[in-house]
Amino acid sequence: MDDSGIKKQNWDVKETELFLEILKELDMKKCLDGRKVRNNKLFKVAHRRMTAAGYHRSVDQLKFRWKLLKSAYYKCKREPDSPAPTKIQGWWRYEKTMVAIMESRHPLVGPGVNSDRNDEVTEESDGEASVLHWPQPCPDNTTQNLDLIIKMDPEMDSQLKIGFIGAGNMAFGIAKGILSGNVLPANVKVSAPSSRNLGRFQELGIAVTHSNIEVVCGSDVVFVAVKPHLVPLVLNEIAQHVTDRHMIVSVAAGVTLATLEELLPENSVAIRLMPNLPCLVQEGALLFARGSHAKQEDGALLRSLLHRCGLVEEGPEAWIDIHTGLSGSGVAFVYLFAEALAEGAVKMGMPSALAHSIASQTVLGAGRLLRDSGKHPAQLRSEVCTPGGTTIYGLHTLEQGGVRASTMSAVESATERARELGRKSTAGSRK
Ligand SMILES: NC(=O)C1=CN([C@@H]2O[C@H](COP(=O)(O)OP(=O)(O)OC[C@H]3O[C@@H](n4cnc5c(N)ncnc54)[C@H](OP(=O)(O)O)[C@@H]3O)[C@@H](O)[C@H]2O)C=CC1
Ligand SMILES: O=C(O)[C@@H]1CCC=N1
Repeated sequence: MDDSGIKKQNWDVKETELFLEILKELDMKKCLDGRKVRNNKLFKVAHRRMTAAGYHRSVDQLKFRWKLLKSAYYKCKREPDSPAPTKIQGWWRYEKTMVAIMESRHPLVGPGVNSDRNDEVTEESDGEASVLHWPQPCPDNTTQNLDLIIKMDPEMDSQLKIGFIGAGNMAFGIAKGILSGNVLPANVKVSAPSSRNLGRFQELGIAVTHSNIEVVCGSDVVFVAVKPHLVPLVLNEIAQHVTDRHMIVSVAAGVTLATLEELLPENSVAIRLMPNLPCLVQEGALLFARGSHAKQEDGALLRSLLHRCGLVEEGPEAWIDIHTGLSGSGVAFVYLFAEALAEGAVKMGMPSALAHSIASQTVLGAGRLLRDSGKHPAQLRSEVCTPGGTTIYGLHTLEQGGVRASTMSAVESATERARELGRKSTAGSRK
């Protein structure tokens, strides 16, 4: 790799001090443990914070600066009486902070391991500064490992600034899920044209505004949560404020990654996410697909942010419309069924409130058992049916009404509608 651009950097004192302060705040000591994805994530967050402060350094430039700072630190440690290292001008200004960062670290290294030596990089070495060689390396390409990363450095998310454009039900559901993780309300901002939906966000301690641009300028991750037909309008409005600091996550049904990328500046990190309303109670089912400039670590960051919203999966974009029918809309199909169950009981003479309460508990219990047992629904259904008993009579009636075929058709229609919305949004963005 030609890294001459990375090496020729002129850092001023303020910039270096800010960089070190950010690393200290991000608790570098807990993060630099040889896990490449996690280290990349840390530098990416630092990059976003530096950009926000007006210092435009790439992630690679930050890594290289860190490498030089570490070399200076080790040089001083090895030869305390020698003159200050020359590669970091004014090293004496940073020495105290570097010592604070370096000497409070290594909590994951086992006894007997000389972690300082394993970590040491010299100015001559061309190894990647952030990839250290400590025990238990963690390859970065499996869901399991990403989950591990999320579990092991949850405090990372608390440093991120999160924005929502649109203050409707879906934004509120995701915001609630995110806040039940590690994100602080003070780091979240939401915008909408009117105030009617903003009060509930304020109750959570979230800042509100009527300016979408204010949200973008103050955030690292921006959720676009407006109705699909408004996405082009909103992206046109914010595009000139979107930088490489940002990750733009659209939850709009149907709106494709191609449309998002066409409306955003070149190389923008865009992600298409399809959540569902139970994010409100941290029981959502969410599927996302990464755009062409969104890296694996961006996906890991999003997973980490959303992990309290419910089940979070990544898949190819073609599955997003299907997931919209299955789950985004699917919850409404389940509500319809719950409502019909209750109405059946009311018809047979049960008071309505009790019937609805029992119907909701029935859906909840059936869902939990289905998820937690890992059994196929047909297996559980057969476990409920006594031969010649009540259930099989009821199921026969449902089959006569075509419940299975109409449920499959409902998922199909909702998927097709999402695809249609996608075609419309593509055509709209080209106008
Ligand atoms: N509801 C659901 O279950 C799911 C929804 N989605 C997707 O989420 C998105 C949002 O849906 P939902 O939350 O239900 O919609 P809502 O109608 O509840 O909310 C839409 C929000 O967008 C705001 N808004 C309108 N115009 C603008 C604008 N120009 N700039 C900023 N904000 C604007 C509205 O403002 P105001 O408050 O002033 O009216 C409102 O707060 C949709 O694209 C939908 O496809 C995805 C999965 C599930
Ligand atoms: O009905 C809709 O279009 C949105 C998307 C999935 C759920 N609600």
